[in-house]
Amino acid sequence: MEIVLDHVSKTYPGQDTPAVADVSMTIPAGEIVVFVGPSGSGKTTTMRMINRLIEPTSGTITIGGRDALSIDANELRQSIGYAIQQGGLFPHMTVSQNIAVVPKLLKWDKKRITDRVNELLDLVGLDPDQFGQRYPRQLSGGQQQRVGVARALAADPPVLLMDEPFGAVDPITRGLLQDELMTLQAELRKTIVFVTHDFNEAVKLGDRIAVLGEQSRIQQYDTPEAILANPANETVAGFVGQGAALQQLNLMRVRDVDIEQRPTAHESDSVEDFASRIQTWGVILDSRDRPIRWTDRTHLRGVASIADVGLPMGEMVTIASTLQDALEAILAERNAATVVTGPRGRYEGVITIETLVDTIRSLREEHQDDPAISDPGSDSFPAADAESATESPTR
Ligand SMILES: Nc1ncnc2c1ncn2[C@@H]1O[C@H](COP(=O)(O)OP(=O)(O)OP(=O)(O)O)[C@@H](O)[C@H]1O
Repeated sequence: MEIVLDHVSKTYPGQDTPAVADVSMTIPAGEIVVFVGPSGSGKTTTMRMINRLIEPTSGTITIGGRDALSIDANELRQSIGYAIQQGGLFPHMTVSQNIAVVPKLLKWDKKRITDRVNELLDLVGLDPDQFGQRYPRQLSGGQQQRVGVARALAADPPVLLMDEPFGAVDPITRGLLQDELMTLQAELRKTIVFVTHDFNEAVKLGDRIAVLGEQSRIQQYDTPEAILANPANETVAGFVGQGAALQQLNLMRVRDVDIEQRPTAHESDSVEDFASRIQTWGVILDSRDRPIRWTDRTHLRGVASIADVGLPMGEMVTIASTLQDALEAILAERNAATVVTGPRGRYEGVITIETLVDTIRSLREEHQDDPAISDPGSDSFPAADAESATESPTR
């Protein structure tokens, strides 16, 4: 279900200035759109207008083509899952009762509710027998968040609103919960609006990111790749922070870039022939073409067999590794390159530091002319000041 905000504003009673001013954007069906922005920028207000926990002062919101303001507010909220920080669980209800809230409102029969609760606990990685009868205070922060997500999913709503759902847990648990959400989403394909302060979280989870400024003004609305490569203005650049070039490397995989070749040989091959093919260094493979050692020409001088030479391989990557992994492996090696393996650990080639630098450069050029800010009719319109915000790949 696509969500469209069209010139939506909110002025709270007694306030002179709007908390949200004239926001227009389209949230595509089946995608995760992340709102990031500073505290007080109106992220929560914008999100809550979608399920009408807050009524807009002006503008329209359509959900799956229906005008949200024309739908009964209770009906609307039951069809939109809502997860908040610390799970937002009712303390006097058990885990199972918490998850069952919306199905009960929808008057599902008992058996259906029990089955659904158990299914959801399973889905979010909690054993129903162990956790179902506990109260929220008997759970860790991460477990509470999981229950919060399960509750939001209870009636299988097509739309999910998540307001800093992982804000209150430690970084490791947060990473796990993010991974779980991505796995869930790969299966469920909900339309998800996700609010966070954390740009890294936005990059990890978002199909698109909306960077919001004061009064929810959209600074840039685009894919993480495009925002990292080409922040639309200083505000976005500030949010993206110093690590943009490196973060881009997290979004791409070794298989997406050119893999170079180096000479290879098996231990039983001719030393002279191998030496003559090597310019800088070469790779020694086992009988199943898996890299075992590397060598340069000087190592090969005066030895009788390739079996007698070479240094251990060190860190390698696979074609599915991220370019960030590749960079880390390269930095740990002395050849400014790392060996890439494919299926069954077989040698595929090498990836070099030059390839990584070139990749960042071309990503940036590719996105240089990207339009950056969204309006409801099209995906975007031109960004100001894009040039000044890009950063050096060689930092
Ligand atoms: N009920 C309210 N009455 C009056 N003003 C409000 C109300 N709720 C929020 N505001 C104001 O509206 C603005 C936007 O708040 P909102 O909570 O939407 O921002 P946010 O970006 O989600 O912030 P945070 O990241 O800190 O949660 C803030 O200036 C806030 O003080």
